[in-house]
Amino acid sequence: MIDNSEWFKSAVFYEVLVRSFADSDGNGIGDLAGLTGKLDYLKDLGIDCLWLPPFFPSPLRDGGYDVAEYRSVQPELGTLDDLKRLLDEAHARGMKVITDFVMNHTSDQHAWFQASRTNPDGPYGDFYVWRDSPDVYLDARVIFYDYFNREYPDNPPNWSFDEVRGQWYYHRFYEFQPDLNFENPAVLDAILDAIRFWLALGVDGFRLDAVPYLVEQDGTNCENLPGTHAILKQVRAMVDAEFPGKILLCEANQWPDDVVEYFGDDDECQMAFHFPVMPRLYMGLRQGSRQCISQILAATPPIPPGCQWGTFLRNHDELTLEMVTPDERNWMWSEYAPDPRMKLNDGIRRRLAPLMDNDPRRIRLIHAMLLALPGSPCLYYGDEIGMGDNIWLNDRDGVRTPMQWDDSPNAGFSDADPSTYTYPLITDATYGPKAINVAAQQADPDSQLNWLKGILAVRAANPALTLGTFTDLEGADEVFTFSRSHDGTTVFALNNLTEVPQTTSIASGKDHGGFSLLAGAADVVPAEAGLEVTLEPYGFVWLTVTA
Ligand SMILES: OC[C@H]1O[C@H](O[C@H]2O[C@H](CO)[C@@H](O)[C@H](O)[C@H]2O)[C@H](O)[C@@H](O)[C@@H]1O
Ligand SMILES: [Ca+2]
Repeated sequence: MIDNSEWFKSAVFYEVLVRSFADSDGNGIGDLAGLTGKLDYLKDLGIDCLWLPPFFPSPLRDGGYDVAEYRSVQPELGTLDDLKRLLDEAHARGMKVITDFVMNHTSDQHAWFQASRTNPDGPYGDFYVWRDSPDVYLDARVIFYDYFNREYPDNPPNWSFDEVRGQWYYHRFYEFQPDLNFENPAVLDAILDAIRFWLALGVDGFRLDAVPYLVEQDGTNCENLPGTHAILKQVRAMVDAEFPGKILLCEANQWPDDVVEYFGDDDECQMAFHFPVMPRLYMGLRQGSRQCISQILAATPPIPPGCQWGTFLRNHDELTLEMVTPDERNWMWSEYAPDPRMKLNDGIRRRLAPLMDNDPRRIRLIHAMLLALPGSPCLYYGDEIGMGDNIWLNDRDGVRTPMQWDDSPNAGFSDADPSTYTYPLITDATYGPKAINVAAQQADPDSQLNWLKGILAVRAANPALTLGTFTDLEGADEVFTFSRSHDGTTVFALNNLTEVPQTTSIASGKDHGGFSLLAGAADVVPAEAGLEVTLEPYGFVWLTVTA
């Protein structure tokens, strides 16, 4: 029986952009009340926890990750009371809600930065990383390099000059996102107070944005530094002391050995996204070989017992290829980004269904792997119905378009004229609301939505798939076969990564009395000391073997 304080270990997360999900008041902008009105849909799907990207006041030059005020809500998304209502309604349904917290940087419009640039000797003068000369931290890579190469080809990496203060300031992301100076203890105090504010309101935890970059040190790449871990330990200590049970989910786009450091001894974050496994699910599927997936899982160290991985297929950013080798990155681009507009920095700005060529077999197979592997999966809004993308929009906007609820001209997203929406509706014949929408899929027992709902229910009913130990059975390259075991029950997951049928056997033991087929398309027959399984092209199956 899972301890309730460890709910996150078996939860299904769902990332939902408030602005793009459901508009309750007809102004063309999705809002908190609109999201509240869709909680029953999410509960019915099998979602346990919502993750809300930043909804704080912001100039919105980076989708809200440029926070201008830490303690309120963008007025067009609602009020603090609307947020409280969302939390109450979610909690009443047994669901949790975590929000993003951006602690590496603020917007340049934040009052702290404005005070810092105008009053260097004032209380905020040392809140940011100011220098007379931009000649330190030069080994820190530029993350948004497409933008900087285009806009500021002559600037030193990650530095911009502020005319008002007459000094340079450091920024790991856009130049309008100055990095906070965690060498100044007052900065952490201010951040802790902002964190307290949301936890006291009832938020269940945070996805901590871009944490590898909190602290800088000259002569290093300024990632994963001891000072950064020391800051996170102080955040966790405060949360445990004042708000026990609330969770921290770390966004550290790093290699496994570096990410596990963010769990600490279960004294930093309880969860961390597993970035390296994500692109390898796409890679293995395209290569028809499990090798790259098996290798990264074998290279993933164990994590503390109180912790859990977060896994995902897509999110609001580009499909990041930072955690693959340069050769693998080029190969992924050649396979999955045939149009140069699909590339962005070290990634691919496309949604899941188009990446799978809208092939239901592959869409289901990659989900089946995600849902059976260790970790709590995080789904991205719209992927449950196979929404498309728009590569003609700027930056990552093309994967942030309005949710498609029905086949009406406004997709059921809003009563406002679609030309007023922040991001335009998808309109093409394959992925537009006429072809892809919630209402039609709810009515179709074979739809992607109903399939996903079914497999999520199977996963939830089988603790081996959420809490179980993981064993890679290292069979044929073409079939990724692994088992999960918990409390005397073993579930075998077999995944055919190829477009031809595959027959494989699993040594499930001689004396089993039977098996139950949990999901998928396969023929299963008893064989010597085990089972022989024939999988259809891109077929998969979950089997429990009973003695
Ligand atoms: O707040 C700045 C950015 O922080 C997150 O970025 C992460 O995504 C980047 C790709 O877009 C990735 O390269 C980087 O390693 C991550 O920290 C956030 O998810 C972004 O939306 C945001 O722009
Ligand atoms: Ca609205």
